[in-house]
Amino acid sequence: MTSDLLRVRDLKVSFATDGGTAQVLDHVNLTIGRGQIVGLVGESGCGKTTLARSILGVLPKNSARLEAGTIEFDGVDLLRVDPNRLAATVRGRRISFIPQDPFSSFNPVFTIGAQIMDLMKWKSPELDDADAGRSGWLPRLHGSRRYKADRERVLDLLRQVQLPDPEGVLKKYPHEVSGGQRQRLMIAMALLPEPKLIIADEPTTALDVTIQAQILKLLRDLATDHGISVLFTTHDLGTAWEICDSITVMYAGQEMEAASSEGFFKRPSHPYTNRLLKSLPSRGGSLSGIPGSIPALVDPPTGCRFNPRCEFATDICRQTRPEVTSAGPGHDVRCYHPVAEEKRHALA
Ligand SMILES: Nc1ncnc2c1ncn2[C@@H]1O[C@H](COP(=O)(O)OP(=O)(O)OP(=O)(O)O)[C@@H](O)[C@H]1O
Repeated sequence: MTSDLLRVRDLKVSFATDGGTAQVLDHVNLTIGRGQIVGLVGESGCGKTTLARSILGVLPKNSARLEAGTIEFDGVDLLRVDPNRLAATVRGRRISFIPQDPFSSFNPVFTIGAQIMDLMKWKSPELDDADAGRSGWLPRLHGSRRYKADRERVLDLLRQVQLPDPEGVLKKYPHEVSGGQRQRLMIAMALLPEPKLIIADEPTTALDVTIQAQILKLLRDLATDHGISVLFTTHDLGTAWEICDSITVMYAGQEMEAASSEGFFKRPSHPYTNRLLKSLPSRGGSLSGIPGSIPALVDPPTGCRFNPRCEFATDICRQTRPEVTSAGPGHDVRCYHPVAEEKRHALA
């Protein structure tokens, strides 16, 4: 068995828009090792959510087009799996999800307990694949033995996410708990099916800074304890630094660099990454310090999409996208002119 849990290769996704076809993912690669926390970092609109949705198999049917690539999860290409089977046995079971906004993810008219136990009818780890795959719309039999085991599991996880009075929380409505508590519930719900991978899409942006730090630590500790891999999307490098084992940076629908967090911050190799790190007032800022602007994805630059803003760009950068090359152990970069040590210091 390979040590990689997820391997996205050469993924190309476009969207039909009023202004033309937006080429949102341009032959993107992403690797997640077993038990690893990987940060998918990039500014708004670079394609993080589209990549996460591609892995989950929930791209909008009417506008998205999956043009090329593979998404290998645990040795199986998810793009070749029957969609019903994917929904029953992978999505929400082997791969679960923590959303940005926990409030809109709960139904306000049902208690938290009713919603969690309903989820367990479909996604309980007690269900085997054959049962989960049977006639999609029929409610699962939720026999009393399984119900009891599921309820115990729910209460145990509510304790693990450090929610006081778990029994009481189950009787409450979503508006009766705080934003931080709702996000703790989301983490518990993501852990419940005992997944191999959790995709957390900017899970703390809706929270106060102090609560953010607690939730990140909790997510990190629980993922480590349970041996679960996490794909953590964020536009904030500071957050990625705190929680991630490795980081993949995207720019305008292309991945630019992938490295361990340490390698990434100590030896950034792509000119974009170097600029990004230099432009941060403290590790948490944005792209504001880089001259030029982000390209429109309906008419993106050919070759490396960062080339119009890159001081090292040459003709080849404008013609052909660079292949992946190694910038050190476990450190990949897609650049014809990677930034060596001397150049790194010389960058203003
Ligand atoms: N359903 C859609 N139809 C058309 N274009 C879309 C659709 N969803 C996303 N896009 C476009 O795809 C590009 C990437 O969007 P995406 O949400 O993946 O980026 P992101 O990096 O996750 O941004 P954010 O951090 O703001 O969530 C954007 O230009 C966006 O406008």
